Amino acid sequence: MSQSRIPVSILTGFLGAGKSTLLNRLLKDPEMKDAAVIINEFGEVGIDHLLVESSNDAVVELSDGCLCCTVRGELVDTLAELIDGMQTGKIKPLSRVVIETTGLADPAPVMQSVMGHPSVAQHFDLDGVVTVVDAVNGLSTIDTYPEAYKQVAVADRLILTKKTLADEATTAALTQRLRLLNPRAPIADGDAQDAGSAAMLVNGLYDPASKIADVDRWLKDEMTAAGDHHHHHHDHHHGHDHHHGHDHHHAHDVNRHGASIRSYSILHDEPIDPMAINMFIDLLRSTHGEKLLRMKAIVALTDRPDKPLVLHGVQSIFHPPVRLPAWPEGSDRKTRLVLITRDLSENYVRDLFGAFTGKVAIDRPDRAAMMDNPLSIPGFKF
Ligand SMILES: Nc1nc2c(ncn2[C@@H]2O[C@H](COP(=O)(O)OP(=O)(O)OP(=O)(O)O)[C@@H](O)[C@H]2O)c(=O)[nH]1
Repeated sequence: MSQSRIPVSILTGFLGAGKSTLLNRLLKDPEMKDAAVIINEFGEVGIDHLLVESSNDAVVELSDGCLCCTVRGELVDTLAELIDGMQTGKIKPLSRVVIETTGLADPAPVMQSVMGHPSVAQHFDLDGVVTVVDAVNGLSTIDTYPEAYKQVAVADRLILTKKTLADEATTAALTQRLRLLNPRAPIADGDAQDAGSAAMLVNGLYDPASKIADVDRWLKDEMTAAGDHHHHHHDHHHGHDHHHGHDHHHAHDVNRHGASIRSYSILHDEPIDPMAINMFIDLLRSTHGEKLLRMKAIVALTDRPDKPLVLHGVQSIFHPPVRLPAWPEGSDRKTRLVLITRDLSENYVRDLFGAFTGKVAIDRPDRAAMMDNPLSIPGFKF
């Protein structure tokens, strides 16, 4: 029976650590041609699905919720649909399922959905958790965000990304911390050729006993929680506080992601002057870099609106922008920015964006005024 169960891999890692980048590499491995991918992102306007380059039809996007809480039922339903699809011949037999969690996901409930849900466990085996850790931000992130700590502790394999951007001492300190949190998981260098191969996903049946003692407890807590699930109140809004205020199994931990973490998006119809977007990003990063947990954007620029620009911000790092040769299929060709910020007012960010992109509001300086006098920018104080 267990022979016929489909292995499931969970790909996790904090915001911007490099999960989608790794997934794109994995999907190029011919071994992955019969794999299904379930991507979860939160924010009302998804971008990830536009950026996953896949020749694979079986990419399912679970959006508008964080996999670790509201979307859990949806994950179980999706897995059930895959089985149904295979049984009725609508989809080809799957060799593997990869679940990419959001960067803020607590991995334990996701793992528990695969291992602990009776009808899921009948068809799927959890074959490992792969956690991507960003060498630049990793150490401070693990110390600040309990989700990041858990993601590392539960891993069967750790993949260290962005080593070329970090100095040696930072990488060494991070590696030491990873070893303490997870003594057994191999640490792979994300730049290595084989870090992006399907072999990375083969880890054997998940064994909590090989982890620090907390892991077993987290999983057991989730099992109890899953049993209580019908009592839960979910209070999870997008464009509002991402505070996980549901009073269910984490009564001791109501603000699972912290009351101050918010996710929202900004949409813009008209192509944007490259200078304006540059200045907006520069200002946001220089004044509030550490509060900018994540920014992903796809931008139509005035010079070539048919070749959108993709921007990735991860805390204070802004990765080199990438110009796409064309808009991804299925997109509406409009500029969209998805932001996850901490202790930073959504209105402030919207106003700043509006000021640079020309939507004038009575109570906001316009772009010309700001270029003359940056001190006039709302909230910009020395
Ligand atoms: N230099 C360098 N950049 C990387 C590496 N891995 C990822 N990046 C960059 O980091 C940015 C974020 O990468 P993603 O793969 O989107 O990160 P993610 O973990 O999927 O992000 P979320 O889904 O928001 O949590 C992108 O600009 C990538 O190009 C790496 O190993 N080295």
